[in-house]
Amino acid sequence: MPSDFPSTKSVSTAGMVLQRNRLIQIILAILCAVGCVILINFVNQNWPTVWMLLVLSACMLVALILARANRITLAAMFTVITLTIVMGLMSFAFDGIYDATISAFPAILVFAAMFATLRLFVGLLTFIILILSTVVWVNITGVHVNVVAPVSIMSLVNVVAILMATAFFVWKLASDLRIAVARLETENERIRDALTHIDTLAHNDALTGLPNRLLARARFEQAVELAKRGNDKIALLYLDLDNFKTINDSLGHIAGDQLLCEVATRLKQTIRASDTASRQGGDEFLVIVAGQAEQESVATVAVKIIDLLSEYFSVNGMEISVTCSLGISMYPDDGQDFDALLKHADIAMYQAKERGRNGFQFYDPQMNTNVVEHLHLISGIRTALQKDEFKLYYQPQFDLKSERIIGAEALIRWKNPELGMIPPNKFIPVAERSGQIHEIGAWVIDEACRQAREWMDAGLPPIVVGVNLSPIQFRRDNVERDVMNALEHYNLPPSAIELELTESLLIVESDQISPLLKRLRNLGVHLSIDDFGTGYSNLGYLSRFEVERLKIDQSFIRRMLENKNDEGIVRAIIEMAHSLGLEVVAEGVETAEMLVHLKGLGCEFGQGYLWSPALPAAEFVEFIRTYQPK
Ligand SMILES: Nc1nc2c(ncn2[C@@H]2O[C@@H]3COP(=O)(O)O[C@H]4[C@@H](O)[C@H](n5cnc6c(=O)[nH]c(N)nc65)O[C@@H]4COP(=O)(O)O[C@H]3[C@H]2O)c(=O)[nH]1
Repeated sequence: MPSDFPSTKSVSTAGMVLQRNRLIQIILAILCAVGCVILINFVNQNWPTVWMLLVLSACMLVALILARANRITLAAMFTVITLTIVMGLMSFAFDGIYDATISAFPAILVFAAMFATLRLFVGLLTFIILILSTVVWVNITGVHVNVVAPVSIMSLVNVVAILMATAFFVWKLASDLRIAVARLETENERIRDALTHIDTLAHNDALTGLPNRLLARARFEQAVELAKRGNDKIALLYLDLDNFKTINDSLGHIAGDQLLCEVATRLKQTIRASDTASRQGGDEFLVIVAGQAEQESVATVAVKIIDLLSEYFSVNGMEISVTCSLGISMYPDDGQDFDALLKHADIAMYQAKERGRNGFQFYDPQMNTNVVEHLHLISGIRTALQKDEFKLYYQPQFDLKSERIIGAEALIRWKNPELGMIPPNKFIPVAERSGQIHEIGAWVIDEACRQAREWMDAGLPPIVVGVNLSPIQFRRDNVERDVMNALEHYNLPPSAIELELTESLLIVESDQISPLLKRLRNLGVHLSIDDFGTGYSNLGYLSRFEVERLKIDQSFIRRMLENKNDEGIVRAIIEMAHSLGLEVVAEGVETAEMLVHLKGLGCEFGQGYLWSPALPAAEFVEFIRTYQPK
């Protein structure tokens, strides 16, 4: 590329430099041509022409100085005007409209078109026409008659000089145009490439190169148009890697990225050309199966994906295995638009995860209801603690022989202003999953201790308050601290409370739990196992923990009189507990027959509607005060 065309960085500056250079070149070419003509005319002693051309040369020198001083417009105007005047004068003075100088006018106009404004160009054209008209008019009227000189070498020199200057100028102009066109084409190509690149970035995931959510949506919408014509179905498969976070955290982000790219490659291999595999972000992918996607064929695709991803990946020279969970929603059955279907596939995916991961799950409208309810409960629980909506009710516990009150089980109650009374069986599992059970659990321990202290201070007969603990609470090290804090805060003897544990806690997490329970027991806190019989029913583990009591689940007690098996279970539990030195509490004692039977089996304690349901603290006090053993 010639140096006249600097880079595109500053187009206006580059254009000005080019114009200036061209102007200087053209003025120099005119000076050369005029110089040659002066020389020849000087030799031939053609003084009028010499003088006129000397004046023109002087003007051109002025124009050159102006151009060099970057006064481009002024220099250009000055050049065309002086050229026109001198050429006009020469044609007037010598051969009239047959003078060779006339042939310079078209070149002057081209020059003006290139450098001057439209006004100047039109003005110049008018001026040239006026000059020619004047020359013709003076000849017709006889004011001044030009005598055309016979053709000579001088005529040829003049014409050739004008022609040479014009040719140089036109050639330069044409090459400028050619270069400009070439530049434009290159620029166009660059812009086209840039647009393609922008389009790719906007529609594809930068890491894996898979279509992104935007393109997936567009592909889905195209598929819907086709599906509508053939009454076909479309499936959205929402895929989430089950253990990606662990891999990312342990092997680093580079390995994580590598794994995601490998997953993308395998997904592309699994699906048909008409289907779309896209990345939604993180470790989540979406596969759109279009064209007669029936449940069976979609399930086959899901199994294929799960199988293919479960094969080992080689990342950073290591063999890594991943599993994935897939949620599937179907158009049009599970939603009409992309967002609804995506949401439903996502819900189904979470369901697949809950069901044990490494599997797939089709969306079911019931899931949506569960999710909405679940979300309502989570946000409700958050505010319930702040707004003091939780209360503890107390269900009295009895010594079956004497029928005296020996304790009370604290049972949580939640009255939500919008949702009404929500049973603990409904919100405790939600709180366990959302982690809010830690705050609730701490509150229950504190409140039960506060109440026990109050009853002690009120002079009520000594009662042990049972507090239910969720196994999730033991996943953090807070339980011991919460119990100690509450006992200390209310100056309560540890023997005033009993912690009710679940069987699952003792089976699954025994390694960490055992020392903790030992410490609590050494402190003097009572420990019991709640809902006994519903879990693993392996009495072996009981000897390892320092529990004192078993609470037989009420489902066995309820059926005990009608069902021999349940009666057998209750009997066996009581006998085994006694042989291990444990006391037994029967839950859900509703009738006098049950009481008689349990006494006969040697059961020590009981609670149930036979005596009283769980009561608010004030009513519980009233109950104690008025209660008379039968
Ligand atoms: N049909 C019948 N039912 C009787 C009878 N006597 C008592 N019940 C009910 O049986 C449940 C006994 O509590 P659970 O087995 O510990 O079972 C509890 C316990 O697992 C959990 N829960 C309650 N409060 C708390 C708490 O503060 N923390 C934790 N983690 N869980 C709690 O919620 C479960 C249900 O509690 P509730 O709805 O209060 O239901 C209570 C009680 O009201 C009876 O004679 N017949």
